[in-house]
Order: sequence, then structure tokens, then C-alpha cells
Amino acid sequence: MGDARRPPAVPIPSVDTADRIELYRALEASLGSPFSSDPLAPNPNPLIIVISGSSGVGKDAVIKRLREVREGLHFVVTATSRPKRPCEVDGKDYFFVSKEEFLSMVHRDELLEYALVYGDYKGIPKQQIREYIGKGYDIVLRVDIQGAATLKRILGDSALFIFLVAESESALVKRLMDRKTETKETLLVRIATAREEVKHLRDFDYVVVNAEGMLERSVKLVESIIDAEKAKVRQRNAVI
Ligand SMILES: Nc1ncnc2c1ncn2[C@@H]1O[C@H](COP(=O)(O)OP(=O)(O)OP(=O)(O)O)[C@@H](O)[C@H]1O
Repeated sequence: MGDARRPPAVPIPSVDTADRIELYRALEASLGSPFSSDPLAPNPNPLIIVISGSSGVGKDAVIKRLREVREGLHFVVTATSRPKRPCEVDGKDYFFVSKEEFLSMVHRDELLEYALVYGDYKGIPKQQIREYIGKGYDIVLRVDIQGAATLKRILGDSALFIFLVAESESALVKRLMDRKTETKETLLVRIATAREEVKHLRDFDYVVVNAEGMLERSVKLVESIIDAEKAKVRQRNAVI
């Protein structure tokens, strides 16, 4: 008995002599349906990329450079009640708000997560994430370790977590000292905190060593991680 699903036999011309189109059409006819030009792999999902690490490790420096070299990323501007540093720009580095304004955002459930960090509030506005995911952007969130732990609880494996570290504790201390933004008291707190924070490394998906003078290499590695995630068969699927 013949197989009803099998297309009728079509003569296929020799690959050495046949016209290219003729051969293509004959292969199509032989297999019983036209060859599709649709992509074989689905479009990758927009990613939520959480970049975290101890104070002074270089989160801002890496993100600033990433912003320059890579398109298709939206860098979420965090809201904070911390006073603006002279070099910072409102709406670009952070949304600087009063403590009262911050707490009313919390009350209206406008923040994905928030925390009190070194006496000041910091939080991530949900609306920005929804808007840019809707436009197909990957979202970059810059949070401290405490924030990353909260986001891990909220987002689980649906987001990508990258831990930035200095090459050593000593290098981190020197970098913090050289930045000259800290008092001796806040320096001490930040360094003691960093010592504890590095223990959370295992809660992250990737670690990037941001070694002295190697910012460019760190940024390339972050880009490679994003590229690898885009090529994953089982994509993360973040819903906010
Ligand atoms: N790879 C690097 N080599 C040398 N200096 C660096 C490198 N990365 C960052 N820095 C410098 O180290 C200092 C701290 O970096 P940055 O302010 O980006 O850290 P951060 O993690 O954002 O800190 P915080 O959480 O306190 O805001 C800055 O002066 C920055 O220019």
C-alpha cells in the first residue's frame, strides 16, 4: 500500500548540471511544500539584566561605558532620596526625590523593589521597565547586593544576574579611597559591608572581575554574557 502523505515522486536534476532555481524548485516539489523564509529561531525575549556588586566596584563605570558601546539597552534610572553629588544629573544618574516623595511612590506601589541603603532610600520604578520591555529593549538595573537579593526573590530566574567584583579586597579599598566621595566613617562601613557581600556571589548567574585599568575588558565580558543569553534555547521571560 502506498503512503498517502508522501508527495508524488518528482525527478530531481543533477546538482552538477541543473539550473539553481530548477534544482531548488525540484527539491521543494519532492518534499511536497515550498521552503519557508521565516526565521528558524524565534526572536530572543527582552532581558532584564541586573548588575550588582559592592560599593566602589565600578557598577557606574561599567554601565556608563556599556551605554556608549551597545544599543538596544534601557538603563533604568533609580529613584533615590540620597542628596545629589556635584557631578550627578537628576533624571540621568538618579531621580532625586525627597524622603516624603519616595514614600508616596512606595505607597502607590510604583516601585519594583526599594531599600534603605546607608540611610537613604533607593528604588526601581516599574513603569519604566514595562514601557521599554514593550518596545523590545533589554533592561539594565543597577542595584546593590541587598537590592539584587530582593530582585532575585521577585524575579527568580526570569532575570539575568551579574555580580561585579574587584580583583581583590585591597584593590577595592584603594578604588573607594581614590574616588574621594566618602568620609572615613562611610569608607569603613562600605568596606566592612563589601567583605560580607562577596559571600553572595553564588546567588548570581555570572561574575565579572572589573580589574584595575581593565574597564574595557569588563564591559566586553558583560556584552558577551548578554549575547550568550540571546542565543539560549530556553529564554528567560520576565514579566513585571
Ligand atoms: N576597572 C577600573 N579600573 C580603575 N578604576 C575603576 C575601574 N572601574 C571603576 N573605576 C573607578 O572606581 C571608582 C568607583 O567606581 P563606581 O563609582 O563606578 O563604583 P560603583 O560600584 O558604582 O559604586 P557605588 O555603589 O558606591 O555608587 C570610580 O572612581 C571609577 O572611575
